[in-house]
Amino acid sequence: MAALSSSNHCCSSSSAYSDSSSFGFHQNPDFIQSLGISPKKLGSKTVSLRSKCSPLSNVIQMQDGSLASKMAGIENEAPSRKSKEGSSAITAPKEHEKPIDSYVNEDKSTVSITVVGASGDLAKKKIFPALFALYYEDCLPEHFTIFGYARSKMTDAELRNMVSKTLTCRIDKRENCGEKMEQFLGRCFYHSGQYDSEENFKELDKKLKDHEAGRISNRLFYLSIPPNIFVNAVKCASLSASSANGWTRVIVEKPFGRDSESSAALTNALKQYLDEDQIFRIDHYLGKELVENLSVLRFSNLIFEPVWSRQYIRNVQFIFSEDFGTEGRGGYFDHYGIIRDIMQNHLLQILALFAMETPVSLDAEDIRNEKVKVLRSMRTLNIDDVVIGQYKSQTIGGVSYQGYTDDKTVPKDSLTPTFAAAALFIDNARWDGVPFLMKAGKALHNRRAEIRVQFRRVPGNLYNRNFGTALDRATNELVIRVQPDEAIYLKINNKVPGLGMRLDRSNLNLLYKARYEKEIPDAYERLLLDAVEGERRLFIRSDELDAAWSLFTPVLKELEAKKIIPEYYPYGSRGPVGAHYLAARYNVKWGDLGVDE
Ligand SMILES: NC(=O)C1=CN([C@@H]2O[C@H](COP(=O)(O)OP(=O)(O)OC[C@H]3O[C@@H](n4cnc5c(N)ncnc54)[C@H](OP(=O)(O)O)[C@@H]3O)[C@@H](O)[C@H]2O)C=CC1
Ligand SMILES: O=C1O[C@H](COP(=O)(O)O)[C@@H](O)[C@H](O)[C@H]1O
Repeated sequence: MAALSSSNHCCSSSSAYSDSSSFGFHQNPDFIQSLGISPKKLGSKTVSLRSKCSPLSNVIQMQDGSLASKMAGIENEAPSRKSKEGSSAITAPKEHEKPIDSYVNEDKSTVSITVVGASGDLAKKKIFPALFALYYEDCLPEHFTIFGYARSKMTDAELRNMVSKTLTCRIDKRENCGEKMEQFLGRCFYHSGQYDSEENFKELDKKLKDHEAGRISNRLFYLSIPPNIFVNAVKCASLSASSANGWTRVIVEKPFGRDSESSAALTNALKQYLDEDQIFRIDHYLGKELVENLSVLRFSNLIFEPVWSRQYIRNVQFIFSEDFGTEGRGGYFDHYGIIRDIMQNHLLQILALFAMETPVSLDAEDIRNEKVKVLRSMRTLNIDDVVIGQYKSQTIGGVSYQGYTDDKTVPKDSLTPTFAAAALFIDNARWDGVPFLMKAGKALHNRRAEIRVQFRRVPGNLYNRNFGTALDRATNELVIRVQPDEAIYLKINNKVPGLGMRLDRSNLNLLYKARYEKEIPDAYERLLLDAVEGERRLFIRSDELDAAWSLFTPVLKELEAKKIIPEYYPYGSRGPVGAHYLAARYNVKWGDLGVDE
């Protein structure tokens, strides 16, 4: 099998950034040295692992060569990092206690990634394809091994066969695709075991050691299993298969509990075996390109930040819709519902990034500190500010679509919401009185995730008569479409060309597929790479999680205690009308209703 040299691919990055439409991450040692950073640190840390693939190289440079941002991440990664919370059962040195070179020297170290729950849906659909994409882009370290771990009996060849069915190559460069797939699959192995068996994890440890071949071992475990077995798996991985001389990190999939208490209990249980800085709580929406771009949009364009407040913004909307139901995941979903599945995590995380104050730096802790602050400034959600719905069966064009409770894994009398709309408020100086509306639903008329920023009207607008009373038509709206067809567009008023004075609303439109040729990476690619590199910026810290649950827990409990009946909406519709009444109460219209949407 041809060994990859990440130093060849990742680090000689100048040609990789020849595309004039993209930003580059400056990795020229002379340039870096001129900033007073030790080249040794960069030689081992930045250049080896913080590769061209990494979103936050230590120095971010604009295409024109100017320094666009201050240093990010070096202090955070240095051995002298602050001590971490909690105790650890892991006997290996803690990450922050080890010399930096010990785990970043490409020749001497290796990364083993174990996908726990490898036989499952997420592993097949997202994790293995993302790992392959990273390999395909030469973003994984030179020495790496991937292990699948689950109870199902499988040979290495059977795992490879299963995985191979979901691998795809980048649309924009398909060269050597088959060859690369073969090489990648050759690095994938399987071990069958129970999630609560230290013995089975010891066997895994032995196999990992064989592959590590005496190199410094860095180990990443991805818990792609149902949440009720998270703690058992962490315990066994930690006690029997953690690295003896490198780092050990664990990616934990959502759900992180179902309310404040269960979330705190999960965190406490995990912290018996892991330090907080070993826990990478994943929210894959944070890995989406346009969510990642939110901070760039806000903080590196003069025109946005000055209007980013109650003075100019009337309301902000976070909209998530899917045009399919809970197909196949009804059992999981019924225990959680849409508020926990989408709002409390994905939409709230986006909201936090949208509304936070400017962080001190791009360091993970600085960003997460600001997110926690804004989350803690939010008002606990009130039941009067929530509308819930559930989809029912519908026949469209002769095809009949099952209602939520027609799913065999869902109780017939389930009141679990598959749709919710909510109005949230941030009680701080910047956002006082601005409604932050959220809407999330399954089995709706389209699949979309977007942020809509509706601006106030122009005071004393000279052209009011051209709009009549349709004030909504006259105000600006900034739309950040996270998916599909990623785009950022600003609705402006414009004179229709001609001798008369007719105005219309047009879009200043940055449609990604028209502007950028490169295929947009899947969110899991970015997050997996960050976890390998120890970049925590896009992962949820425990205090963020606590703050997020505090906002939603009371209302979730009240909805369940009072057995509030959801408003039923037909599969494929736009959802319950209650959502419109909720918005209207705050003098808001959902932005996704217009004909041009
Ligand atoms: N699928 C998705 O789209 C998403 C999933 N997630 C989260 O990711 C994690 C994995 O999801 P997904 O792959 O869908 O999960 P699965 O239900 O497919 O479970 C993954 C694997 O875990 C094992 N498993 C399943 N149920 C049990 C059980 N009751 N006891 C012990 N082992 C069990 C099975 O492997 P075996 O029997 O071989 O041991 C299964 O293949 C979950 O936490 C989920 O909430 C998050 C976002 C999206
Ligand atoms: O976390 C989840 O996300 C998916 C939607 O993710 P997307 O990246 O495809 O938009 C959702 O279907 C699922 O219910 C939820 O658990």
